Order: sequence, then structure tokens, then C-alpha cells
Amino acid sequence: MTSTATLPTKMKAWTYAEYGKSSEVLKLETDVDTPQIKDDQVLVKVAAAGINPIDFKRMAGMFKVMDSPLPIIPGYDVAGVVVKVGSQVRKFKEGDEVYGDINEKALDHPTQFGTIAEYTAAAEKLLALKPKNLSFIESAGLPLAMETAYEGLERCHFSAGKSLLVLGGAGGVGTMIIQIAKQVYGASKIAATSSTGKLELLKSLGADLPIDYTKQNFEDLPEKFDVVYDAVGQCERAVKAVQEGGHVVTIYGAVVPPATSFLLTSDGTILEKLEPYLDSGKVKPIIDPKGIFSFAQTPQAFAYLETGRVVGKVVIAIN
Ligand SMILES: NC(=O)C1=CN([C@@H]2O[C@H](COP(=O)(O)OP(=O)(O)OC[C@H]3O[C@@H](n4cnc5c(N)ncnc54)[C@H](OP(=O)(O)O)[C@@H]3O)[C@@H](O)[C@H]2O)C=CC1
Ligand SMILES: CC[C@H]1OC(C)=C(O)C1=O
Repeated sequence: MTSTATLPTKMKAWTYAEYGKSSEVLKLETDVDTPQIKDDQVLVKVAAAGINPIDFKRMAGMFKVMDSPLPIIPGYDVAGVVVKVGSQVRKFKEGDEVYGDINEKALDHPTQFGTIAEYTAAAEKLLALKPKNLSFIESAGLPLAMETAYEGLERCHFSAGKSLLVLGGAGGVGTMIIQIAKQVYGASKIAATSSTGKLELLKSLGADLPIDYTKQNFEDLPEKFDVVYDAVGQCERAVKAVQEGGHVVTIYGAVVPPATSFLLTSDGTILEKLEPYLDSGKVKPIIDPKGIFSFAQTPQAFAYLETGRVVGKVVIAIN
């Protein structure tokens, strides 16, 4: 039982006190107050934090209207150990290894105190027990991207025997869309786009038809798909690739009818639902070979993610 007395009142965290480029505004602070938890929250000693494009877009001030006050600690995805539980918490106890996306709604007042810190607070409903076969680093790269992939397929009523085209198959979300569509839903055929050097990766994840977007326009293919999932911002072209009566969903950029868009809702029960596929290895975390950074290298982690060329995920090892 970790008594409150043994928890530090101060911690290290990467923060930004003004909006701007990560290379300019991110600062390492060493005397940040350790977060206080609400009754329905747990305090997590952070082992690893996954970063997502939303982190640098938010930092740039793209969503400041609905943001929490500055200074902000970035980071949505966490994997770590529960060190304190609120009075209403029932799912977890001290010592549990957990993971999740700590912001239920990505843009509606995401927490001021994110995950790129030694400790972070999170509502128990947003977390799940970390899969025993996955490391903290592997787990920290999953929540936001995997939950987005799953929610988009659900919103398109994806089901066994349907065909799918993924625009952006090699990214954090795209690598999960392909695997989940194949392994969880039983897709009949999966096509996915990437540049030349990532085509083999798409096939290894389960894509039957990797499309090199530097050489081919997917919308010019004679084949149309039951579902088109746009993770790049190519909605205007995506709607030309869907079967009559099919569904198009986009997670970024302009929405062109009949496509729909959504903002993910973080939910620990999705992580629990997908755990058997993670345990069995049918769905695997995809961490970029150059995508693991130390706490001190957080600016470099952002710089790499901001290239827009990452394969799978970028993760920061913290403890
Ligand atoms: N609405 C929502 O709830 C959410 C929205 N998003 C948004 O979705 C987008 C994807 O997120 P995420 O996967 O984390 O991003 P990543 O940074 O992980 O995506 C990087 C990948 O995108 C690929 N890519 C870039 N341009 C293209 C292109 N024209 N065609 C095909 N692939 C391309 C790159 O492959 P290559 O090098 O081969 O081009 C690279 O592998 C982001 O804009 C993000 O902000 C993400 C999560 C939730
Ligand atoms: C407007 C979409 C926005 O929300 C998330 C989570 C992103 O990554 C975005 O770009």
C-alpha cells in the first residue's frame, strides 16, 4: 500500500507555457506539482507515453478555444503503474499495470496535465490492465490509435466478408485499421496506400492490395470498396473509391458527402475488448524502428513524429 507520504509532491514533466512549434515551446520542468486525483481517478507512475499528431497540433494552438489553461503537459497515451486510487475506483488497485488514452474527448478540454511526465492522473473508465505479453513501451503506443481505428470501423458498420480501402495504412492509426479489419472483423479484402518503401509493411499487417500512392491513384482503380477509411485527409478522393451503398469515414480534414467524420472517444472497455487479439499476437503494436525515445529526448520524439513519415508509433520511455 503506497501511502501518500511516499509519493513525491513534485515531479519532472515536459510542458509548454505558450502555443507554438514543439522545437520552440517544449521545456523540461523539474518542479511540477504531482497531480492530485479525483475520486474516480487513479494516479499512474508513467513508464511510457505514446505521442500522437494531436499532441503537436494542440501545441501549435489549432484547438486553443476548447483547450485547458496553459502551461500544458502534452501526451494522451500512457502505460504505467497505479500508485494511488480515488475513493470511487473499483477496477484497479495500487501496483496494477495499466494503459490508456487519458482524455475521453480529444478536443473538449483535454487535461492540462498530460502523460509526458513522471506521474499522470486518469479516470479509471479510460484505462485497462496492460496486456501481460506487451511491454510498457509497446502498450503506450496503442490506445488512441487503436481506439480510433476500431471506432471508425464500427461507425462504418464494418463486418466479416466486407472489403476495405485504408488511406494511410502505414501510420499509427492505419497500421491498426488494417490489423483490426483483418483479425477482428474478418475483412474479405484490404487495400491500403503508402509510399514505395512501406508497401511490404502493409502486406505484413494483412493488406491484400498495397497501393503505392507515388505511382497510382487509388480512385482510378476499377475496384471499389465496401468501406473506405481515410486517415490522411483525402476525403474528396475517398468517396470515388466506395461501392454503391458503402461507407466512407475520415478522421482528418474536409468531409465530403457521403463521407462522415468523427473524433474518437477514449474508452477502456475498447482496450479490454481487443485484449484477446493483443494477447494472441493477432493484433500487434507497431513501433517505428526509430520511434523509441528517452524522456530527455522528448523534443526529438516530436520532431520525428512531425515529419509525417513515421511507421506506426513514436513512444517516449519515462521510468
Ligand atoms: N479524428 C480523430 O479522432 C483522429 C484523427 N487523427 C488524425 O489522423 C491522421 C493520422 O494519424 P496517425 O496515423 O497517428 O498519423 P501518423 O503521423 O502516424 O501517420 C504517418 C503515416 O502517414 C502516411 N502518409 C502520409 N501521407 C500519406 C498519403 N498521402 N497517403 C498515404 N499515406 C500517407 C505516412 O506514410 P508515407 O511515408 O508512406 O507517406 C506515414 O507512415 C492525423 O492527421 C491525425 O491528426 C488521428 C487519430 C484520431
Ligand atoms: C480534428 C481531428 C483531430 O483530432 C485528433 C485526435 C487528431 O489527431 C486530429 O487531427
